[in-house]
Amino acid sequence: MLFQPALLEGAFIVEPEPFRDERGFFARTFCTREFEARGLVCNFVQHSISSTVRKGTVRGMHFQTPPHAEVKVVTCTRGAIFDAIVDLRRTSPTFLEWQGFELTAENRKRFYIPEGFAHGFQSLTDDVEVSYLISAFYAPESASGIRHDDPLIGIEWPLSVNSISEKDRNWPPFNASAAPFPA
Ligand SMILES: Cc1cn([C@H]2C[C@H](O)[C@@H](COP(=O)(O)OP(=O)(O)O[C@H]3O[C@@H](C)C(=O)[C@@H](O)[C@H]3O)O2)c(=O)[nH]c1=O
Repeated sequence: MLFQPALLEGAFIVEPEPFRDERGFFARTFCTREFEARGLVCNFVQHSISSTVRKGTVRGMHFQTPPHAEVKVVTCTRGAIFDAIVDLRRTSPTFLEWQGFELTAENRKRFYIPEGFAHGFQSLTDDVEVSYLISAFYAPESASGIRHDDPLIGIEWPLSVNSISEKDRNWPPFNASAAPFPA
């Protein structure tokens, strides 16, 4: 597996390294030994998927506040997405910066997102499926978010946004002085 550090410290793009033969290939997509060797979290307690019907849809930007903060490993198993994170760690040199990557069913890249980040994506095709490994149980009372178009962050989404949930449309402007990370 290949681990490419993202600009925002602690996040990685993880790529499988296929062993190819005439039948196709075999590749590891997750390995506790390789994750632990880089100090990455391995104790995932949920594997979840979402399906998104229309190109241009945005989901996010989501996080769970401590003590239910989550590490996520995100991959796109059908179609393509622009996957984005925002650093919400007050003590980080990249506090409030964002970074995005294209994850597609073809490139099989995984985005390792540590605690302290908001996460969201935009579908770049119709009929998208996204898969998540998540390190904490869903805790609705700790579920929080910031607006995908918060001017404080300025995420540049590749497409105009044509579908977003009521919840995600109504996150309040992010209050940087009240950022919940570190706990
Ligand atoms: C996230 C989540 C949602 N749900 C329920 C709550 C709700 O009724 C329904 C849909 O939830 P949402 O609208 O939050 O789904 P969605 O907007 O797809 O939420 C996801 O967005 C992306 C960006 C992430 O990073 C994920 O971790 C997750 O927060 O599913 C769970 O039961 N368990 C979960 O872990």
